[in-house]
Amino acid sequence: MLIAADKFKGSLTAVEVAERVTAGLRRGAPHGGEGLRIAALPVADGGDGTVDAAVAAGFERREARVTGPLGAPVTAAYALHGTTAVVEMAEASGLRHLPKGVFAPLTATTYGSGELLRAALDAGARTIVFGVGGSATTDGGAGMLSALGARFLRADGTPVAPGGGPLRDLATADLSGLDPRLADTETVLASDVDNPLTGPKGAAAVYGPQKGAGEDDVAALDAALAHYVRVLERAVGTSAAEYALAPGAGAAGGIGFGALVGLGASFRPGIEVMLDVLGFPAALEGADLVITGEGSLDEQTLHGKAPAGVAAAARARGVEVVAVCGRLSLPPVALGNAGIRRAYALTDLEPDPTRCIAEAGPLLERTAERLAADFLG
Ligand SMILES: O=C(O)[C@H](O)CO
Repeated sequence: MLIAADKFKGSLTAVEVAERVTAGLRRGAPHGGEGLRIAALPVADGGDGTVDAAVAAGFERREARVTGPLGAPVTAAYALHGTTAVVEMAEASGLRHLPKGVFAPLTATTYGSGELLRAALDAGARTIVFGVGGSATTDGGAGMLSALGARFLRADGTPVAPGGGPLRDLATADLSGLDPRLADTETVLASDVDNPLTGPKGAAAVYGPQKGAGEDDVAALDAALAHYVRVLERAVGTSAAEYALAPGAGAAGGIGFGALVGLGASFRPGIEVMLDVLGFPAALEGADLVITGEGSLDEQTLHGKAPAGVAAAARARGVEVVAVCGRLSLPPVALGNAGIRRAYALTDLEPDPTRCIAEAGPLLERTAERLAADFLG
């Protein structure tokens, strides 16, 4: 049996989910789970928790002091194994670095993500899995590229201020000073979403509001990002406009676009990349059941989130999949189409959402006991 679940956002990390499920399965299995072989492979889709999942799979955890989204320094981790690094942009530029209730939709910067990438290059990384999502920023990756040597100037020759809003003042872009090691580095953009950079499905319109952007901010950011693309077109050619439309360009406030244009990154859905990096195919060998899950199993899950990716990969190898979650809002037919035979929700045991979050650990153990009774009894 293999537990390959993502975190329950706001209550349990993916490692904790695996621990709780293991404990519950052992309690619920016949003979106290004696002889039961349970393996755990905590998973992530490129967003929050991606470095932790890599570390749980055997990567070394490294840390760097970098510029946070508001400009103050933060400590950010990346994961290294040989010459492969897993760099999670949210470690440097994520919403998690904003004080509660404080947002900076127009000025938050990805500069620290560029510094974190540079730290991985300094450590010898030549393949970088760049996990993006959960960002506080909408700067199109301009901050990240600046930290790696690009120059973004206003008409008077001074650098544009940090953030997506000030990109409206951009007059010239110069990528010629980008760290030359990037040219010899394979960078994979592991994205939690496949949105384009601008427009109604773009970074500002879809994800700006969760970063505190009001209607006017969204319009200003979208216009500034479109202007940024036009200026970059003059610097690197029409490919900039093509990249702006590419899947994943709008991920993490447009850092996807910055990675495609400036880092020569190739886009892959985050969970697919991470399953390869974490060694999912090897972990699956010999497993007769996979338990996946995340905090909320809903419509979004079906669009490339971790449980859908795990289920697709396991089903492709003929292994049955069940899921655990905090909250379930998918009908059985949608679960079935995603390759998930059955889902167990914590809210079945505790309908009150606040208590459900506060007691997620013990509730998950009891949920796993029920699962054991159904599948191992
Ligand atoms: O960071 C964000 O904007 C969202 O997670 C989508 O990538």
